[in-house]
Amino acid sequence: MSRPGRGVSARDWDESDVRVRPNKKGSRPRTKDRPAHEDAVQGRVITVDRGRYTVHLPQDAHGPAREVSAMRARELRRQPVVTGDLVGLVGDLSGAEGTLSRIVRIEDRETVLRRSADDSDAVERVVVANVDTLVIMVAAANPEPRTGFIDRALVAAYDAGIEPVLCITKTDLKDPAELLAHYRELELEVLTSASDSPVDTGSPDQDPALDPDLLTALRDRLDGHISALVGPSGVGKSTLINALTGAERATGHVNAVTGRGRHTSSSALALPLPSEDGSVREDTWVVDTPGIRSFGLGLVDPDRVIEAFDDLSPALADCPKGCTHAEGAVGCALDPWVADGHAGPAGPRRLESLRRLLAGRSDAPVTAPPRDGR
Ligand SMILES: Nc1nc2c(ncn2[C@@H]2O[C@H](COP(=O)(O)OP(=O)(O)OP(=O)(O)O)[C@@H](O)[C@H]2O)c(=O)[nH]1
Ligand SMILES: [Zn+2]
Repeated sequence: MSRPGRGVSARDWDESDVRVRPNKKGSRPRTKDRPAHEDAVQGRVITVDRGRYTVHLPQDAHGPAREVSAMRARELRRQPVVTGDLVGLVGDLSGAEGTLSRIVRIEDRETVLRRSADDSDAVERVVVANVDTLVIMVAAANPEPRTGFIDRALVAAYDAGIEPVLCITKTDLKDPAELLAHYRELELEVLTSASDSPVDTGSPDQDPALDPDLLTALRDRLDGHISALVGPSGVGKSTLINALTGAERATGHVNAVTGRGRHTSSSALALPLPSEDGSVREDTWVVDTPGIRSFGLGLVDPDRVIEAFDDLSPALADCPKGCTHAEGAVGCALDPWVADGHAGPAGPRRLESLRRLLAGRSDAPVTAPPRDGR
């Protein structure tokens, strides 16, 4: 009996071969005896759809980089597999139409971006695994940026150990200075994007051309990283992803003929960010997260929430034990910290934002006061 050697392709060998392999030693338990699928080929899960996984395999002896369809091996059926997971595959790895391979291993995750549906929900939903960068997208205008969304995303990134980048789109519509002032005391990396030409409303099926210099700056920042993009509806996420990747993610314009346009899938999708010459780089991916409009923080410890506000968190050392840090909490050191100017001119509003998050209340716009009657 010989183990499949290097010359045998992984697709010729799978779990079922292992089962029928004669066992010379007789009756050792099969589970212990089963090899850990050493010959499994590693790929990256790029999307999930009802128990079927699309896995990207890099170029190898079996062919060029390709996407294969896969399901989980029976022994992994209780282990969730999410977009971004690195998995070991066996079976048919050709990627040919109608073929199905099997995920036999899930590698340890470097990072896990998770969220609860809302602040009172403690059910973990893993959005994506193994991203190192979270691109928090808001528009300078249309829709109005909300600090609540940004702050929630910052907390989620901080909690997950993922580097946040604020990306302000549509700066052709409005100067983002006011929004940026709010975050001046944070060491927050900011990138912008803008439409290069006035959006031609006469051709609703066309994405607006984005400013090439800003696009280059974004591409340079994302180069060599695996980045998840999150943003409220309408900020221009699809437009940007299309411009960066050359993909054709459906954008917000509704097709005049079919009346459809928006894709409705809610699973995250990883897209390779090709280099200038169009070649795919295995180390550079952008992950579209169409289902994520905001982050419920039900899973995040309140103290972790405050730690993400690093313009305010130094004050905590002086809070009384068990301080709720809520508005009016006796002795809360956040109030004098802000009053003394340690958090800069935006301090009072930052503290408001923090307390809103801690109280589990909803987002507020950066500028305009709440509309009357609502
Ligand atoms: N003025 C301006 N408009 C833009 C820009 N980027 C995108 N838009 C427009 O904003 C609208 C929304 O863009 P999308 O790319 O569909 O936004 P999205 O964030 O993907 O929205 P969802 O599909 O709802 O998630 C479209 O009408 C775009 O043409 C920009 O930089 N400037
Ligand atoms: Zn306090």
